[in-house]
Amino acid sequence: MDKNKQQNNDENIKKLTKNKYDSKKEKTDNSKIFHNRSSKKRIEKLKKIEHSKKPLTIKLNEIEIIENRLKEEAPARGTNPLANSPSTNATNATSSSSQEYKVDYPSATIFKDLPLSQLTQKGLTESKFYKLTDIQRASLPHTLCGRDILGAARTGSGKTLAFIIPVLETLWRNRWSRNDGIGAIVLSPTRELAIQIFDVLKSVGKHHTFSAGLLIGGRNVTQEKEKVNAMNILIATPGRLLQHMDETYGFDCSNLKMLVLDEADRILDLGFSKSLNSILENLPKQRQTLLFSATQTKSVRDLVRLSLNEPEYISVYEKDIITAPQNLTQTICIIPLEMKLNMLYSFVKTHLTSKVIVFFASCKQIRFVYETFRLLNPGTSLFQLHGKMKQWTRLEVFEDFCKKKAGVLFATDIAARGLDFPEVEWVIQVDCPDDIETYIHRIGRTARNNATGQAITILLPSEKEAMTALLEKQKMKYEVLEPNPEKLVSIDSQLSGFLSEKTELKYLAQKSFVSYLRSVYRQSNKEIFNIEKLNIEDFSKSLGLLGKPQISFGKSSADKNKSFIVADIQKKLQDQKSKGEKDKDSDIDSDAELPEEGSDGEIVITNNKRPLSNIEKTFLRKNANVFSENYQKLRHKEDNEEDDEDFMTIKRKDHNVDTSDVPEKLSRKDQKEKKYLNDPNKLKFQESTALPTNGVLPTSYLEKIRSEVKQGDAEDKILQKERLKRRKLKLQSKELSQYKDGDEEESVAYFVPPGEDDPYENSDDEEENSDNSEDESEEEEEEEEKVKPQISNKKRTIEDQEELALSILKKNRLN
Ligand SMILES: Nc1ncnc2c1ncn2[C@@H]1O[C@H](COP(=O)(O)OP(=O)(O)OP(=O)(O)O)[C@@H](O)[C@H]1O
Repeated sequence: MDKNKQQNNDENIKKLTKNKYDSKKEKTDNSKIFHNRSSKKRIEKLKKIEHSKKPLTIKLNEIEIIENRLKEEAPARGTNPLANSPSTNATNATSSSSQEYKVDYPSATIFKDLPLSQLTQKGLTESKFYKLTDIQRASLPHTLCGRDILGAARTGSGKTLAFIIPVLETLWRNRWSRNDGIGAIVLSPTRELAIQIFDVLKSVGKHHTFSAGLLIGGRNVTQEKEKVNAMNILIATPGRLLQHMDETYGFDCSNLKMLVLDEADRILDLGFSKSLNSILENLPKQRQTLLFSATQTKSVRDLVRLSLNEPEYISVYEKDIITAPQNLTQTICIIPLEMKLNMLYSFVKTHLTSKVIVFFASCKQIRFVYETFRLLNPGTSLFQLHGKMKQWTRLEVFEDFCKKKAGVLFATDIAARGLDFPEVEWVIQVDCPDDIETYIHRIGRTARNNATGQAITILLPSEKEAMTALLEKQKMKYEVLEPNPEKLVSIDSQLSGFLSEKTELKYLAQKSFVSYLRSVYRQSNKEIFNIEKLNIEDFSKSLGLLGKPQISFGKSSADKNKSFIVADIQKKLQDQKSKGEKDKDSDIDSDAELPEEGSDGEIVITNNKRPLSNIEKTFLRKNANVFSENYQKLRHKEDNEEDDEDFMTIKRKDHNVDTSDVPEKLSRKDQKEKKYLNDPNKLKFQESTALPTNGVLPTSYLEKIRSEVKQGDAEDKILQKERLKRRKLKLQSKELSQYKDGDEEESVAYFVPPGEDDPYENSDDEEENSDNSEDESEEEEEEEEKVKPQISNKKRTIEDQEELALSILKKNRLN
């Protein structure tokens, strides 16, 4: 019967093709059939559709065969398929479909031996995935037959495919169509990781007909709301998914078949546990859940209890030991704090053709190092990636660095987990990782997927003992190096040169200094992180900062002794203040730290010279016109940004500066009044104007008044016109920015435009629509490319003061 159908179809196609070229009259008819898009291309498409209709029954058979295999060969519960040897489990003739494969699927080592749809197999082959990795071998046999799992594997071992394949297969076997709504949700801790998962899904699932959406913060939520209900698979960060659950009209997950929690430990670490609980409450209990977590903390175990049903525990680690990639060489470098930047610069200079990721403890350190290294121009591409960057910029950097063959990426731990940068040869940890998990995640950015890689971890002498003990506990193999500081390229003097020339850089250096100390102070493992053992003075100099800052802890500390120190220091400060007032104007560019207003700081940095107040500096600074305005904006922004972290601030020793001799700043209203009163051209009503005694005003006086009024009117008209013009422009630019914001990248993927190659739906109309939408989206993308820089520029100048400082630096670089 199928054969006949196929024959008819072929004949139809032949007829149509013939008609199109043979007769004018018939051509008109054809164009009706082809919705006015008759062309050779169209006919080819039709042929394709007819071809795809062919396997409809085959597909139904295919599902049946696969379901039989999944049932018959299912691995025993509680077993780890990794233990199976492929040869011993060769299928015998008893299996109903034994001719089509060589081994039972729990013993499969290549994708071809797994009971997967042809569509997935094709996607895998085209994406060049042939052999299963360990975590895939261990987990896929359980997940494919519908079991919940808790998966643990070392970083870079291929967890993404281990859950993307079951997602695609489950929906396919359920004959999922667009009308069935959301069938699977993958939750990821970070936006970058979500994007990466989305990419793998698009690549491996490209022959399926599901729609998939990326729901992550920093994108246009209104646009997402319009499309989210038409999605089958959602890749989301928890916050954004919950937002849709709360706000999107008609958002419905009641059909959900599968939930994946990737990097569950990280999701919890990032404070998403409440969101996660709310999400779980909104999902149907009858579903399959796959949970992947590199570490098995108590909160992960709680989550497992809450969300998994009879899970299989899949681990490809040695018991309780998290391992590093096999082909990774690990080196520990012991070096004093003040030599870190010299060491890093020396490394960069000697590895210009390598691809390197450098980890720092905080965003502010990265901003400083990135900017100063760019000025030093080492001869390789430099990148920065941290949480204080706009989402858009982060994505651009992520993509750019992925494409590079060589370059250095300065990153915080935002890049440590899950992100798959290809071909990274070196990982340098400039600041000691928080714990062993972070260490493993960071070094896991290199030597991925059996490639070779090198990791250098810089430790301070005070950090060495406790950190190496942790490494040994995890059976890490490493070498210890103690480089000779004399042999390193010194950049200290260049840095102080830059800082004296560029006030913005000095500001970044100060921020970098404080944020590093803050990061050390905040660590709970005091055996490794001991702020009192740091040579603060030399560290400050190594960043190019002059002067002799002192450091101590503040009032909010629980430690009474520390409070005592503060009291002591405050007394000293008072003394210094009275001394300092005598030589107030001596040196405005001394290394007295730029004052930070606000909370009771716990780090107090003092200077022998009396520093000047903010207002004083603003008036006395040589480059006041350049810096003061931007610095104020920057500070204002950062003060807001860091409300929660302001437990440590740089505070001037003479905090209560007497500003009586500083010109008072007039309020806006006062300024206006003053300007008005001093304007000779303005018409003023003077109450004291004496009237002539006879009550009649002289004509000359009246004329004078009239002409002044006329002139005033004309001026007012011009002013009013200008005001209106400005308002109009403002409105227009607001509208434009809204339009541009709404024009963000589409976070939707139709693997195959619905209807085109869909074995279940082959309506011509749908195909037509999908074609158009494809074209449109291409156009939109092009259009978007054009507006991208405008969007970011606008944001940088108006919203993002932080970027402003960097753009000033960039501008300075060009000059
Ligand atoms: N079966 C496979 N064959 C070849 N390459 C694979 C296979 N599975 C995954 N990979 C590749 O291995 C790399 C790491 O995969 P993936 O990002 O999924 O690892 P991961 O375990 O999720 O790592 P992380 O813990 O860092 O997130 C990727 O480049 C991926 O394309």
